Amino acid sequence: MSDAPKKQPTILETIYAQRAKDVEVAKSTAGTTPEDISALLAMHLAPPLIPLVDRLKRNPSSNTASPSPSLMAEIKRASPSKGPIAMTTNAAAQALTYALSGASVISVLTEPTWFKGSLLDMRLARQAIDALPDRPAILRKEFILDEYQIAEARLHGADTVLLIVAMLSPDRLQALYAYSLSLGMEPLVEVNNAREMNLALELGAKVIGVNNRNLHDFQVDMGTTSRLVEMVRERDVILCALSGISNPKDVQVYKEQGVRAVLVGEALMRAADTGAFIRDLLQWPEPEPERNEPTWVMVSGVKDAAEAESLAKAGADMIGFIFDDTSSRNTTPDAAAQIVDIIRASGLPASSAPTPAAAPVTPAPWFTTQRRNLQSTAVRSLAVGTFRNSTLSDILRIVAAAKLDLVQVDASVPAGWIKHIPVPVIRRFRIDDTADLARPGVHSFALVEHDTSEGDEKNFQKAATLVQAGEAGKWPTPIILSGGLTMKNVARAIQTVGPWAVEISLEADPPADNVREFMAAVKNTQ
Ligand SMILES: O=P(O)(O)OC[C@@H](O)[C@@H](O)c1c[nH]c2ccccc12
Repeated sequence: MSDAPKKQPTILETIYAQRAKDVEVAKSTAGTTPEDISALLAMHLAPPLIPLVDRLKRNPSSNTASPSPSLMAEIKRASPSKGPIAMTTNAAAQALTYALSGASVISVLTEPTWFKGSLLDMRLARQAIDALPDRPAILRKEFILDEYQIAEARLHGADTVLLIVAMLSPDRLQALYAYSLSLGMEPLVEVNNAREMNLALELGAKVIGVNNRNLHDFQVDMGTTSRLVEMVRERDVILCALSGISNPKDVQVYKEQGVRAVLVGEALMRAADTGAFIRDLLQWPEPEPERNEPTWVMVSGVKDAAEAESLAKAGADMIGFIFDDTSSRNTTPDAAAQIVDIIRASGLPASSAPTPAAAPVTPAPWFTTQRRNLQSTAVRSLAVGTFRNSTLSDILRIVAAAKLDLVQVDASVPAGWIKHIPVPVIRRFRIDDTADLARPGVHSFALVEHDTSEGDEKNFQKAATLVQAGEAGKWPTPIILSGGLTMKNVARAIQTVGPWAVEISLEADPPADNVREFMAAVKNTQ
């Protein structure tokens, strides 16, 4: 009598069994029960979503004649088939790198045992990219078998989740798909063969990924995706190729077959220069070199129409009104409104204003994008309202009444106010108190105010350090330099600090020198 040989579980079955246990533990832990997660979602503690399908349709080559696939870039420290891949990777830093390299989706492995990932990784990845102007979607890459994991994903900042057809009964697949949609998340449905593809199509999945790696035996066959392409032709489905993608040829083949996105993990985790690797892999265009914009001049403390008109004609980029009744240059909303009409009419004619740059194809971090956007507007002069000791409702009223383009407030103004102000906000920092100067997503611009008693050189060096600290390591931090600038020192200031704009105030005591000469000195420095 011989026993039938006991079948060894496949790796997928092993992981499933472990994950089922892990979920039970989490569900029965006080504070993270299903009731807790539901309550947290009902309190709107999950951050806002972006739609996966839309985001997958945009990538740095979308505007070109022959768009390449979009990228789902994966954070994967280790895997059961490869063991450790990049154990020291910091999920937040890696997410930001992927985002700034043009990824449409950031896939974060949250499985701890074999992939060395966590929900915290996913949450941090989301936080790191949250203030980017067109952030990628966050994918929870997980062995999802329970609604609980989908609710958890949503709570911790995912925009989409993975559903693996090979791992779920048709009923469970259907239920999990519907649950994810009910939370606003279109899932990525993963298939490995024609039978699974049929199930995904019956489900109505809009985003289907073909895994070239068989999760039962780890065999990678790059033809897996290609063989299933015909099944989705003419359908409203974004087809994605997953696994084993490491060189431009792999992507080129898929592109020709109509594959719209590729998911890449290991090759990106091992790349020395992630951005360059991604551009080469996807054959995306080189980022446009940063245009060398002339340094802008803001003249603050204007209160007289004739003065404003002559400054606008002389090419002042921003004209500032002071709303502060303790200032010698205080103005009223009505007076400002009249002057704004005049400077609009006498500013640069549209034809001589710089042509707005086309929407940048390669994403830049927050402050750099704000600066680019402002510098590409054709309107001159822009009207800035400087507020000191005003309430939020005063600011809102005056922005509307005076038709201001920008608002300048002190750094101490609550961050919560700023999101209610309907125009870009310049936050004014003293040079020795610049905490939060470079925090993305709150203010649009940082103005750094000199301490004039300290002497120029010391101030310029401090300001230069702030600029050089940079955004995301690569972009100089855009600042507006202010305080104690004159026609004599402004050239030196620009050369040492590299601000994108300088402010001269008519409030200064002793009065600042001739503003036109100041503007000429700035122009001559370019
Ligand atoms: O590292 P690669 O070969 O680029 O593969 C990434 C991705 O496809 C893979 O991580 C993956 C695809 N489906 C999964 C399901 C669970 C865990 C992981 C995966």
